[in-house]
Amino acid sequence: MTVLDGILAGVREDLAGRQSELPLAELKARAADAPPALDPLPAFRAPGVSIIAEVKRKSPSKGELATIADPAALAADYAAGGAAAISVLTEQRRFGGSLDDLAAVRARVDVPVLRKDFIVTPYQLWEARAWGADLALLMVVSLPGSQLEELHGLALSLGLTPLVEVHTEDELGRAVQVGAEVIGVNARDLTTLEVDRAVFQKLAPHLPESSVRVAESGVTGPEDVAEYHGWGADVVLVGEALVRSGDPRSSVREFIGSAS
Ligand SMILES: O=P(O)(O)OC[C@@H](O)[C@@H](O)c1c[nH]c2ccccc12
Repeated sequence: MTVLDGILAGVREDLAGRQSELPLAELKARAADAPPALDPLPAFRAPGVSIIAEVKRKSPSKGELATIADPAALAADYAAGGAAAISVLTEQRRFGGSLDDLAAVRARVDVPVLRKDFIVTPYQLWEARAWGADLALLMVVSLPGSQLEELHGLALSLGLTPLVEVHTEDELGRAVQVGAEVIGVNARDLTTLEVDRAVFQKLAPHLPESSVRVAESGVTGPEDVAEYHGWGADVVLVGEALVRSGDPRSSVREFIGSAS
């Protein structure tokens, strides 16, 4: 069993618990009451490099990263530094996140918010919308067969912008096939947890001109952001380096400035 399989097993178990507490019909009613989703595309397509700043407490590869007592305050700092969007990990067991974190961040910032989780069912997309997300992560590696297309279509119909994540050329082909407009290349191989930023460089020439190109993972400092941008990234998603920074607002600003 790969790391990813283990994570997905836990995600499905937790999901079953939530589903038995909140039936889909009630969840849909809650989603209908949520304020309309914000469109991240104008900021993503703006000149220069955009940053998606992530609220991430821990990870399977690194363990505990930071004690984030107030995720909304962290997100507010990110936004003040100029982040184009905030990513909130909502997976509980391995990343220490929750839907409460998502709601708290949503309530505090005006920039679009991404639900970062292992989304494998329609129910999780309805949850994302009900808790106020504007974007949702869809990982090609965990959505075989028609699932990617189904969830991609549902996300769009709910007003969510899907961030379609790939790690290989095959996965990228599938992302393009479903018409993904925002494509993220994760430099971390989720089966081994190894990070190689050159994976973005390798796949970049195959990313459609019309897509928003997102580089994910492995940023340690401004020079890495600049390198990703030089390879064609419109947007760079950063977690660890920001949650560990003593001054997240200045770090975001520095990352944005590194590519100009
Ligand atoms: O902390 P980093 O190396 O800056 O990485 C952030 C982000 O890319 C990473 O958290 C991530 C990318 N894709 C994911 C899918 C699930 C969970 C987490 C992720």
